[in-house]
Amino acid sequence: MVAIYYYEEDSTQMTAPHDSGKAVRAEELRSLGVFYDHLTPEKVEDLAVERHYKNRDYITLDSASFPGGESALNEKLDIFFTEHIHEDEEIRYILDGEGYFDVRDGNDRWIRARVEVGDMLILPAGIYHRFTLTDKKYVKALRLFKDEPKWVALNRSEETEVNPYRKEYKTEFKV
Ligand SMILES: CSCCC(=O)/C(O)=C/O
Ligand SMILES: [Fe+2]
Repeated sequence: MVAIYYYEEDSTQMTAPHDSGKAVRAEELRSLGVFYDHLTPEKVEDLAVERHYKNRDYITLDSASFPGGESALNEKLDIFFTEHIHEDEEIRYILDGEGYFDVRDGNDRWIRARVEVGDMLILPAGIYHRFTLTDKKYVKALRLFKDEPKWVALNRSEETEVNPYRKEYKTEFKV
């Protein structure tokens, strides 16, 4: 089951919990446009239809099986953990293992959701976020895409500040 809390910056590695001890309620996440639920795979399918998702892929992040081995996995994790936005909404559903999604709140603080099997997050287009594994270093997830099954991340920069999807997100959620 998910744990949601404010992230605490410290000197531990990125797969550590970084738990500040300040819990965040799912309703607070909703005010940022982020939806969390614990669902069966069947319910995720219903949601995908309701929200007009057309494509999907499955991703496994695991040092034992990742193509190219541990160094390739670490490169991928560096990409996922670099703060970014997407220009489309994304659904992520955890099929096995666990991971951390971090999203920025309206004061630019990180909120961390520790997700495991059956947890689902919907992240709106334009929200700054990132992902990493826990110390177990293993996750299998279903990724749903509204259109093309491609993963394009725009790393936070002066350009993303004026990106139309970012601006729309800021207007809609008043952040
Ligand atoms: C467990 S899903 C992998 C990470 C990802 O797809 C994403 O969008 C991170 O921001
Ligand atoms: Fe992302």
